[in-house]
Amino acid sequence: MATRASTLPPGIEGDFTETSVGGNDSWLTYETTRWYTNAFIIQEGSPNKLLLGYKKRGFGAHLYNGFGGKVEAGESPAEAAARELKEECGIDAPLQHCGSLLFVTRGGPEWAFQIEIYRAEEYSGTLTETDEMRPEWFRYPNIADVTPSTDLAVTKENGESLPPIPYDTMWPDDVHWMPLLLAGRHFVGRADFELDNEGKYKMLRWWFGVPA
Ligand SMILES: Nc1ncnc2c1[nH]c(=O)n2[C@H]1C[C@H](O)[C@@H](COP(=O)(O)OP(=O)(O)OP(=O)(O)O)O1
Repeated sequence: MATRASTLPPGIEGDFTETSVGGNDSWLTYETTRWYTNAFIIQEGSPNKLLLGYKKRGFGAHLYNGFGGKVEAGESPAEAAARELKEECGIDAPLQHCGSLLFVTRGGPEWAFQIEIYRAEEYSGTLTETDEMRPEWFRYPNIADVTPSTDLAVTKENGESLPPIPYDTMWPDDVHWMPLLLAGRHFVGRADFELDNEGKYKMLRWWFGVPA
């Protein structure tokens, strides 16, 4: 059950209700913000299907994620999202904006990652593996069963022919907002990270919410 937030994290402004919060560290400071995008294709049916890409190189390599990257000079985030989707897996889609996330890393870049999240239910073109991403479909439970606290990896599955969402090989924040994305909600959030001894990103503090 969502509860009304008493304090929003720095960098999040508006009237929001928290859905997931954790960590005891102080929020990290950052000097500037750089804009990124992340796009997901979500198809309700039997089974319900989510398209992710396995990142083959660069930042976030060996993790499954949506398709996206940096917003280039002169581009809007929506234009960047469409470009990155085409570049990374060869398709076009009527993307709708559905979320805004802020990520800061201790000892990492001095800028915060402002990531605009997009979704679409249809696409055109042929899904194509590229040098950067390998597209793969995953199944998820019925929308009616998805709440902000649903553990999608262990919920009783429908559609046995596709694997479940691979949270073990995704960014650790994803499990907190993916149920909102799949349920068609708008959402915002912030997560602060540090790199652990194994080179994995560990969340120090996080807050995710939906419009009040
Ligand atoms: N914590 C977290 N959770 C979920 N998604 C992300 C993060 N951090 C992230 O950076 N991301 C997303 C945001 C972007 O979609 C990508 C990162 O973009 P990147 O691949 O570095 O950008 P490109 O422009 O494609 O890079 P190059 O092609 O220039 O190498 O991950």
